[in-house]
Formats: sequence, C-alpha cells, structure tokens
Amino acid sequence: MRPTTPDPLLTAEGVTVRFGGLTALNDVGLSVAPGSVVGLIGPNGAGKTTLFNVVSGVLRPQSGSVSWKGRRLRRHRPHHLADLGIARTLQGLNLFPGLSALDNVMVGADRLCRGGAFAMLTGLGRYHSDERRLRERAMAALAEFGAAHAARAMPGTLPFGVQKRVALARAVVAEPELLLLDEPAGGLSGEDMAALAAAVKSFGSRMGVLLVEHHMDLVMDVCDHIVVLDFGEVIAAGPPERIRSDPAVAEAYLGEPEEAGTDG
Ligand SMILES: Nc1ncnc2c1ncn2[C@@H]1O[C@H](COP(=O)(O)OP(=O)(O)OP(=O)(O)O)[C@@H](O)[C@H]1O
Repeated sequence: MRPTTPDPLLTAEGVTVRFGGLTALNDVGLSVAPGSVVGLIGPNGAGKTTLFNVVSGVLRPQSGSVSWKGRRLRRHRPHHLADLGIARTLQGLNLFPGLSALDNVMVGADRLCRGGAFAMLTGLGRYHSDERRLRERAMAALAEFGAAHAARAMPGTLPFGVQKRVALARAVVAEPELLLLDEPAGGLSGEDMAALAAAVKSFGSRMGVLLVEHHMDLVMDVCDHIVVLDFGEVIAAGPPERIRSDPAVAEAYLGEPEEAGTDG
C-alpha cells in the first residue's frame, strides 16, 4: 500500500563504525522518505557498503542509530527486514541455483504468504490457494522487468543481465515500502542498464529506495536526493543538480579540485 505520510521511512543518525584503528563511518546520517530515491555515492572505500550493512542490520555501529518509521531499531538483523517491509538486493545475485527463475521470485513473496513461500514450494503445509495467487504475482513481477520468458529457466542458464532482472523482481514482488539496492548496475551495460534505470524510477513512485551505486550516470538520472561519502564522512547532500556542480564532490572523485575557468 502506498504510504500516506511524508515522514521518513528510514533514518540513520550519527552512525560511527570503526574497524580497529580505521574509522569507516564518522557521524553519518541519511533518511529516505516514501516515494523518494536516495543515492549513496562516494569513491572506493568511502564507507558506502558499511552504511548499507548498518542499515541492513549486518553490522552494529559503535554509535548512532537506525530508525524505521520513527522507531529506533535496536537489534535488527537482515532476516527481520522483510517483516518490516524492507527488501534489498546485494552485489551478488543471491539467486537459488536449484530453483527456477519464477520460484526464486516466489521466495521473495514470502512475507505475503502465511506459511512461507518455502513451505509452499516444497509442498509442506496447506497453502495451495495461496500458491496460484503468488505464482501470478511473481509472473507479473518478472514481466514487469522483461524477464517473463525466463520464468521456467534455472538461473545458471540465463544471461547475467536477465539474472539481475530476476533478482530485482524477487526484491519487489512483496511490494516492500523500502528497497535497498547495493550496486545494482554492476556488470550491466546498454539495454540492461536502461531497463534498470526505468525500473528504479518506477519504484520511486511506489516505495522508498536507497541506491548504493558507482555508476554516476545512473545515480544522477534516477535519484531525487544524493548523499556523498568520502573517507567515512558526508561531504555533500542534495539534489543531483547540486551534487553535480559541488566542487567537494569533484575533488573527492578526482583527487583534486576541478580548476574551473582555467584555459591553459
Ligand atoms: N570488515 C572490515 N574490516 C576492516 N576494514 C573494513 C571492513 N569493511 C570495510 N573496511 C574498511 O572500511 C572502509 C570503508 O569500506 P566500504 O567497503 O564501506 O567502502 P565502499 O565505499 O563501499 O567502497 P567500495 O566502493 O570500494 O565498495 C574501507 O577503508 C575498508 O577497507
């Protein structure tokens, strides 16, 4: 269901993470409102994955907090995300190699099914009435990403770009309120990249999205708001047009300030 409140879905505040003597994140914050696409960018080692892991419940920060709809998450773990209404895709595809593309997507519908999609897929429990409904829904999700033709195929037999579409379909089939995307463009090009951009834009009208991504063109194209990390600190935050012209961002990426106006 579409959220009706403009309050943030997800808020991270004052997040600090240290690995031994290295400060990977220092007092970092961001928030994602319903219906907005927030990009998290920064050079290699800036702390993007670390923040993604804190938000996902993989890592506990030394200080700071993560809140969901205004309520602080104290002990959340990745397997709690679906119940909260949060889905994520990881850098790896994480598809089950022994399940067809369609069945992989149905696993993503787990939270819609009382007995769990696994119980349904394995025939354990009495969930046959749910099964047809979820199968139709999973097919519709595959079709939305142009992967309906792959429904019966095993993931390993599919081209990488199609596998990525299946992973995206699995993430959104349960209609999460927030989608966490960790470098979804990795390994994509051309048509697959354009399809991904279109998909993320369409998600933005249905759910909040946090997009961690290296691919700058994609981020500038699809995000409403961008947070830039460098050496574990937020160095800029704002709409794409502001980030694009921010000298601190150019400096972080290029290693030195862009010399505006120099002509030789
Ligand atoms: N488990 C860990 N143990 C020690 N140091 C770590 C660990 N995870 C990350 N780091 C360090 O923390 C810093 C931030 O890493 P992180 O992976 O979050 O950056 P990133 O912005 O995601 O980089 P990339 O774009 O290369 O994926 C880096 O210096 C990295 O080497």
